[in-house]
Amino acid sequence: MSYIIMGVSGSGKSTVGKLLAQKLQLHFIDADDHHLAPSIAKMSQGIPLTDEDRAEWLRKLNHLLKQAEAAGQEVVMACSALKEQYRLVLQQNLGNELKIVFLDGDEALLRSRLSNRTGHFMPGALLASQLETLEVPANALKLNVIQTPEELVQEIIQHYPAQGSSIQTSGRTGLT
Ligand SMILES: Nc1ncnc2c1ncn2[C@@H]1O[C@H](COP(=O)(O)OP(=O)(O)O)[C@@H](O)[C@H]1O
Ligand SMILES: O=C(O)[C@H](O)[C@@H](O)[C@H](O)[C@H](O)COP(=O)(O)O
Repeated sequence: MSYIIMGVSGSGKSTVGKLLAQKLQLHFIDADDHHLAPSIAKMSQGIPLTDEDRAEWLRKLNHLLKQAEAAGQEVVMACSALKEQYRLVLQQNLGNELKIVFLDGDEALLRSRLSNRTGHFMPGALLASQLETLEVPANALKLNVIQTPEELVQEIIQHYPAQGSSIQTSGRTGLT
């Protein structure tokens, strides 16, 4: 039962996902690290991705989740997963249901967080298209990101008790 921390750009997926993984001693996967190079180039230029751009990326992420499940590992994955159809691809052929956490926030707050973030390829200009694309999940723990990362992680742990299949706290798992 792995965790998907989802939401638009700037909602805190990477920050909260990393902290959750650290607290639960689980491996952390940032879906951003698995985008195809042309997708990174597009987003860097302020061009939103299409369903087609995301298709192979989502299959790769599903593969990583299946690998982890087969190895008896839970992982924490930070992934935008904006549409229901994307979340279905992530869940495909997994025996256990993913624990989905939706990080929700006011547009002005997200915009200000993106404008303060440095060293990232994603421009704040794409926030509007991210919000337009977003399909709010029905089957998720929905949290407001006005809270601190620590508070958010506490709520996630309370809502979705861990299964206890912890692995190394840092470094690589061999998942490719
Ligand atoms: N709950 C929070 N409270 C305050 N700042 C946050 C919070 N979550 C994330 N941030 C900050 O907001 C920015 C965007 O967070 P990030 O984790 O990169 O979001 P995402 O991965 O969803 O794009 C970062 O600069 C991060 O430090
Ligand atoms: O599906 C997408 O359009 C992307 O995955 C996008 O949602 C994601 O936000 C970028 O990868 C930027 O990364 P950050 O979310 O870290 O800004």
